[in-house]
Amino acid sequence: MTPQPDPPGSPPTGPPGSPPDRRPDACTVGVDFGTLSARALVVRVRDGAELGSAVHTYRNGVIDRSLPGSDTPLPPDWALQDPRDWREALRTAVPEALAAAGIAPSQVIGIGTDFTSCTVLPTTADGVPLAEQPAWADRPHSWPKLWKHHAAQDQADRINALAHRRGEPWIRRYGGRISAEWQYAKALQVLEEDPQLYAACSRWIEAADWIVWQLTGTESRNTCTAGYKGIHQDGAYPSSDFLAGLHPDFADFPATRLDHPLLPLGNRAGTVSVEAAALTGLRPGTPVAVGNVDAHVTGPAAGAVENGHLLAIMGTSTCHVVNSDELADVPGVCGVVDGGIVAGAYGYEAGQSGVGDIFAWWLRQGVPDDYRAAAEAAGEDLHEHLSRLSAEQPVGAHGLVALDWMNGNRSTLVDHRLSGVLAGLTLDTRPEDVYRALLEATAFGTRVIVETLEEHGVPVTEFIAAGGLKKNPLLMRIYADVLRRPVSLAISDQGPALGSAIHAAVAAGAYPDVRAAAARMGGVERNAHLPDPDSADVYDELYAEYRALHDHFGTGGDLLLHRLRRLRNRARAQGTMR
Ligand SMILES: Nc1ncnc2c1ncn2[C@@H]1O[C@H](COP(=O)(O)OP(=O)(O)O)[C@@H](O)[C@H]1O
Ligand SMILES: O=C(CO)[C@@H](O)[C@@H](O)COP(=O)(O)O
Repeated sequence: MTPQPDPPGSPPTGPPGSPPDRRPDACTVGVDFGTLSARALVVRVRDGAELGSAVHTYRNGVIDRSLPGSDTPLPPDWALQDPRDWREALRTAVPEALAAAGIAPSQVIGIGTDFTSCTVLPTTADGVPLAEQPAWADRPHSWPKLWKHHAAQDQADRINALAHRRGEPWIRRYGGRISAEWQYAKALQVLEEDPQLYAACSRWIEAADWIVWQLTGTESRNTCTAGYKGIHQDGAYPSSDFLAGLHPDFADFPATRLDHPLLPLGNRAGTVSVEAAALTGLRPGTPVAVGNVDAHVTGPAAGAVENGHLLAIMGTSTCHVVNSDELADVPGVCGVVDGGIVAGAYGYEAGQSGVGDIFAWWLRQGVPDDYRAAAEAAGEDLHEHLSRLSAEQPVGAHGLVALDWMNGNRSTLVDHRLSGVLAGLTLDTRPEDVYRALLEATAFGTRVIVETLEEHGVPVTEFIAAGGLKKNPLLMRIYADVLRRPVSLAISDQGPALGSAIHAAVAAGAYPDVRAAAARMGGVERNAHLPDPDSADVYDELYAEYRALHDHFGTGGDLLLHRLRRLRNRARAQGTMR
């Protein structure tokens, strides 16, 4: 389809406060900024029909070896991104999605965005990324730190130790541990490793809010990232006394670099600026929703806004989000935030830092050429091929059990020095056996999270899967069996982008709130995969073995994985190549 020009006399897009646009063909645009790409989706507001989409793959992707244009290696566990990639996504994917949908910009009554999180960057007071300033661009700490930047574990450990020593009440809202992935650990790392750059940073901002700044021309901040990743609880950030205990120059970190009025999800952050209109093809004045996180934004798209409906957004990593009317202390959850997913409920988030990434690693490293050729001959991608080969074996037949910690453990151990373990290998073990054991390991990791939530007062009444992995029926069957409960599936294949479009509809005034918009625009296929009791019985046995390994390596039985990580980092730092 070709983009449609605005017809003469198209209704103007209203300023804040103007009456909602209720034309039957009104659409919103949702843009989901993922780990490797961003996707724009055009959605009809009255019924959630997905009319067109476009994907922009980031040129620099995940920057974890060296800065673009440089040969100097980055230290271990770093992961950065390039803000130019994100802007480029607005420039290309939004107009391409409008063109694919065949609609005119005047039909677009709002735009919403979501981002990976905690993906965070230092900027000037005007929101210019320090990575884009010639004076700073060659300093690694000037670049946005991607959610999976795991090099701030030392800082996270010290934040946690001090919080417990001082009895800080907020630490309980983060399952007792702030993750190395979150805002404070990453900012403290910048301060300690590049104090000059830290001094030059006027704003420390989630990419979720920065992208909205690009659209509206003014800074805004959302309650979701501030709560989950920015330690904003009960109206306050951690005290300057506490922060001074970490580093004297950190005492004013929130006051100087974070503080800004916070807007709840579904609110309007502003409207598309003249510059952003030129970039995206949208009309100036189009309402823009406040920033949101890719996981939390998906709840309304997947019929997961009621208390107890746990939504697993399963892709590169998995986030688990669930609402409850109770405020409970749950060890090892990422956080609980009042209204963090939808207004009027406590939103809990937990997660696994590696899921699809682990399967992708095995496909890259563990699959020989004859398998690749067989997959090609069968017209399957390697995921489909190994899934089919391993689907028919009886549960447990591979004799393996694995720990899913190849990108650390986000919940419930909150430890990014942990790494993967694969037990039970023999000379008979085949690539599809390992693949299946890795699928199962991620299901066991999810079971730990679900059991921990339930044991600590957060009921889980339904398990709903969204994200790229829901299309793997073997994986979904394994989750149903391991969890011994039905797995429901989000109907949309574009959960986060649809969720952003739903928030845009609310921000534009087309619906009174996110729940009302979700009821019309989102959808779920209930009980799509049912557990098989016999398989579930064997999985109970395997899960017991997983728990034994988990506790041995994860809760202090044996610090082998930490020691190996230390040895690795020392060797890499010394450049020992004998
Ligand atoms: N059929 C499949 N089975 C299992 N994993 C898959 C399959 N297809 C893709 N993946 C994995 O899904 C991940 C991408 O998920 P997706 O939801 O598309 O991305 P993101 O999490 O970045 O939004 C990759 O890590 C890839 O290895
Ligand atoms: O942690 C969060 C959200 O809190 C995610 O953004 C992060 O795990 C990345 O998600 P993806 O795996 O890229 O979908």
